[in-house]
Amino acid sequence: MIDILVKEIQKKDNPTVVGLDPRLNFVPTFIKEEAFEKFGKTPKGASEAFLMFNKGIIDAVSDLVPAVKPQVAMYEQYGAEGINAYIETIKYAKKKGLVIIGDIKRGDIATTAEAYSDGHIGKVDIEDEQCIVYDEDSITINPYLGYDSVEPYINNCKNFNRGLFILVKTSNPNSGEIQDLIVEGEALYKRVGRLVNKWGEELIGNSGYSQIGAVVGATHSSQAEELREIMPNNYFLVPGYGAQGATAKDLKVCFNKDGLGAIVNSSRGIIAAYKNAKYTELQFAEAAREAVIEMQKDLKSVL
Ligand SMILES: O=c1ccn([C@@H]2O[C@H](COP(=O)(O)O)[C@@H](O)[C@H]2O)c(=O)[nH]1
Repeated sequence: MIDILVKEIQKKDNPTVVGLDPRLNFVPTFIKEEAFEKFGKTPKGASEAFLMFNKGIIDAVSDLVPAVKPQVAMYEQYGAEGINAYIETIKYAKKKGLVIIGDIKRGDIATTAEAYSDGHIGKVDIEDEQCIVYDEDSITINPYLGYDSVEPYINNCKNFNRGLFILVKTSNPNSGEIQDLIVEGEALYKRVGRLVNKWGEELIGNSGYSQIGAVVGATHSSQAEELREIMPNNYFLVPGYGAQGATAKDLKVCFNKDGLGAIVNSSRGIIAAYKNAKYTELQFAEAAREAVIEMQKDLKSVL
């Protein structure tokens, strides 16, 4: 997975990942009307609207970006219909050649982790048959339960060429309450960063990067800089650009000297770009494309 991601980043000369975090208030009225006409104002109607919206965004950006990051919570809230829209979004984006980072942030004891892992990045057993269900190329997970809870995901990364982005230093304002605590003389996020680096050692690809990456928020620049030192061969998934206030200058430290090592997410800043007064709702996809081009220029200006 990581070698494919690096190749796509280089081919498109763009370390941007588009976050597919649809909400009904981001979906243009003409799309909602069509979906609600067919299925009513129901979870199925909302999910249909998300899928139509996502397809429009994907069509507009797939030649520009290497990857998309659907956020499962936005879909999951609508139950089975929402999950179906999540799966259909993944299928559609894959057909368009995009790498999928499923933002699912799972974390549980090993037996349960195995079920999450098989469902999302492996295969599930149905008696003597095996079946691929969600089919993300990589997912986000929470390491808080320790290595035995992470191992089932690492096994599937090895067996099925998939990847992980493990939460190390998150972008939210209160992340320091826990992640910055000093443990045996060192901040917890650094300790976790060292562990993630160790876990990823046996999965380093031809690109020199590991299948096991880290989530490192753009909003905490000095911590990100320390993590870059500790974790030279782990790819960073960097949220916090745009809507959360971080700039390209803030996140420059997430990249290695080779100009690689980080992929930067923007969700609202791209998919809701049409809310800017210069666009109409009918231009939602065009606005997303222009936002990606702007972001690419901005990121390249610091690399
Ligand atoms: O530390 C983290 C980890 C994950 N996220 C997720 O990224 C996107 C950010 O959306 P924006 O609209 O660009 O703010 C969202 O899916 C979060 O759940 C994060 O923000 N920070």
